[in-house]
Amino acid sequence: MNCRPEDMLVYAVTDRAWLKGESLKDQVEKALKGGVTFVQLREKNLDRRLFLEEAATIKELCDSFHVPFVINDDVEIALASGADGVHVGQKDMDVKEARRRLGPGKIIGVSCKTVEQAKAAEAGGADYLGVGAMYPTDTKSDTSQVTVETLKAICRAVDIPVVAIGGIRADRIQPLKGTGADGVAVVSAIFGQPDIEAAARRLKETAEMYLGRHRRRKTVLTIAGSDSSGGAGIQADLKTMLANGVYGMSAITALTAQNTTGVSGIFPVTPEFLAMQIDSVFSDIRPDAVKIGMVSSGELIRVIAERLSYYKAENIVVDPVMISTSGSRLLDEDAVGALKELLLPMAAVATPNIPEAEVLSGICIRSSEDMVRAAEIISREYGCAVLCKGGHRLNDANDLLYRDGGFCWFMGRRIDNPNTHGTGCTLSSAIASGLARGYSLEQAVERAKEYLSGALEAMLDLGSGSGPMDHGFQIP
Ligand SMILES: Cc1ncc(COP(=O)(O)OP(=O)(O)O)c(N)n1
Ligand SMILES: Cc1nc(C(=O)O)sc1CCOP(=O)(O)O
Ligand SMILES: [Mg+2]
Repeated sequence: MNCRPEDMLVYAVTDRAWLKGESLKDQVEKALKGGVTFVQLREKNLDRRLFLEEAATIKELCDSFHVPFVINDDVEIALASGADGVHVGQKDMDVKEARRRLGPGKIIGVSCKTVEQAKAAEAGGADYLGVGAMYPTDTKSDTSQVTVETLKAICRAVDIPVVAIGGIRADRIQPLKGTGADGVAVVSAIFGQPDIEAAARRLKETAEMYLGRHRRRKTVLTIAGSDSSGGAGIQADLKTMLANGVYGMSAITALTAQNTTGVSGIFPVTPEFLAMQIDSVFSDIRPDAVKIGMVSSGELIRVIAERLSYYKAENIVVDPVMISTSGSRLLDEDAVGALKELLLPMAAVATPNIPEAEVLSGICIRSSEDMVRAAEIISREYGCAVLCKGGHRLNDANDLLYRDGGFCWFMGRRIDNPNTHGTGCTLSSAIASGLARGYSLEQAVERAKEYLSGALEAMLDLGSGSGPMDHGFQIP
């Protein structure tokens, strides 16, 4: 087999009918930026010289995104352009003949409408199947619809990946759940859209949610303290992760007895037991990202740093919880030293609030310019990106991201909600979720801030003190 089931997730099929003055290369690039996992160049009437030129151009582009690229119908163009393979229909070329001409290393996709066709294609050497049309489509007139039951029967009958095609849109993916289809192939719901990149991204998010024979959500580990009232710490982290589309796991650094009015007790775990939890997670379900929250001692911080470095953990978000909401320091000198020396250098991003940024940078923050200066100092000193959170002392909801010597502001909505317990935990967990899902740091921060705003705007009102936000605000 020359392609993987995950390559099928969002399969873009080009169509110059939608160019509207743009180049095909530019359109395909937008689709690739939106995350499409496979590209087919489908040209029905193009001059062969231009077809070959176009194929070579798109092949180079797809290579730069590490995305497989095939040619519709034409084995000769596939060979001459260096494409990764072809897609052939039942009336185009027998799969065995295509395999003979292309050799064993190229991808061959075959269109099928029945179990018999599917089995024959697999036996003849096909690498994947395109099954459709699943819904009515204006893009291809010479096709007929197949049922969801037929798609399911085909997926059961073969071991090669299957992609569903024909009239697919984001809102038509859920009905394909449980069929076994590995992805969706799409023309107009990508190339016919005003924002190709956003359309591709939405299709991918939806396909990730519903398709795949071996569905794998991205995974995130939180290493933090438990909050018995559920608004912050591990409990907030896990709720945030679920709401942000990832599978959350936890290693608890301490139990706390607390509610919306305050903390009445802290019971830290032993370093050995913390290491045991981290080992249990990494040795079985490797996290795609790690969020680190409250860790109360230097000893525990050293265990975390040692274990994460042993497992070469990626996408580490450090929320340097050092100062309580009431302004008192939660970490002793030893712990702050270990945090600076061991955790920050491992972080993809650290998310201090202003008092924490002051401790980490050693400067007093009174203005936006001071925030930039403090973030620059922390970033330079410890080699991580820094998201300095505006918070109540300065400009409320505007946060500063400093990375690689440059910075940008993320403007937040001002939401008049006194219930802000757990906002830091929630933001850092949402960022870790975004990074796990493959978003850039900037995109992950943007999405995380949007999620936090939604959770605050829901105006949940629980407890008699500063209550929690509504992490499940999207759930009716
Ligand atoms: C992924 C995928 N599936 C099916 C088709 C249709 O192929 P075919 O039946 O050969 O029709 P044309 O695309 O050639 O009109 C496809 N192209 N891609
Ligand atoms: C290329 C193709 N093949 C089909 C089949 O039924 O095999 S339907 C189709 C067109 C898919 O375009 P859209 O996503 O715009 O509906
Ligand atoms: Mg064809």
